[in-house]
Amino acid sequence: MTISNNSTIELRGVSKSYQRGKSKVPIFDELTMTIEDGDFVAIMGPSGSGKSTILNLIGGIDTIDAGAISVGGTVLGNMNESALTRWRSNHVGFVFQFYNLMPMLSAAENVELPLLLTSLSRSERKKRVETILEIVGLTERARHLPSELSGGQQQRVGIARAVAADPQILLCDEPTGDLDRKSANEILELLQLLNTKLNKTIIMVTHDESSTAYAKRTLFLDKGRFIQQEMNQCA
Ligand SMILES: Nc1ncnc2c1ncn2[C@@H]1O[C@H](COP(=O)(O)OP(=O)(O)OP(=O)(O)O)[C@@H](O)[C@H]1O
Repeated sequence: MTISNNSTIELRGVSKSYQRGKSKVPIFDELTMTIEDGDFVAIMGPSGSGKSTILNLIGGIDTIDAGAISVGGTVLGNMNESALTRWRSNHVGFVFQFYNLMPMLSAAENVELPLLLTSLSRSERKKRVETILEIVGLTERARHLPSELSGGQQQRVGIARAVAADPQILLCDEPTGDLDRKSANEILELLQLLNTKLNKTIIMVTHDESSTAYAKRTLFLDKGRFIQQEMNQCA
């Protein structure tokens, strides 16, 4: 494993296919790309083009058939399952379309969850949760259950949970896909804030073209390749 201070994401000649019945369905064939620290990349493409798969590969929850993926020089394929789990909890936060919050836990308890895997003491965890809930504007809702929050508020909890352990990389799969325009824009502004103020690297899959204005660049994926790239004027 190479020790490195940055978290540049590199895909080199990545191939991936899934078995469907007796046939192999190729998703990516020798895909190569680099995402630097502090980038905010939107990924668009038709349904089934592999957008979620890219996030899963970079987050180390799915494996490649050929090539290599490295983050800050660490080659994901060289780690065993437990090393990968540890690496993931330190380096990557996931944000989901339907929030994936624990329904029986309060907003604060949901945000604290990933911190239980760290060496932080109970009081350090409490402090961290308070700070992050303040950043996402939910201090007043800390004790509320997800069912007592709006969709936009639930997604704020999801984002707070994703950044709780201070990972460099945020992988967001349709983070505004279940929200109305106003709530969606507020969530996109929050992601932009995390990118510009805290320098988080953000990779966001979206079907919504107007969301891409918040990213620094947009990659269009089709038939296993990035067919186009646009540099965005940030919103
Ligand atoms: N675990 C799996 N086993 C078999 N096939 C899979 C698996 N995961 C994804 N696929 C297939 O791989 C292709 C890419 O899936 P992926 O979810 O990455 O697409 P997507 O671009 O995110 O689609 P959508 O926009 O509909 O969410 C699809 O054809 C999908 O059916």
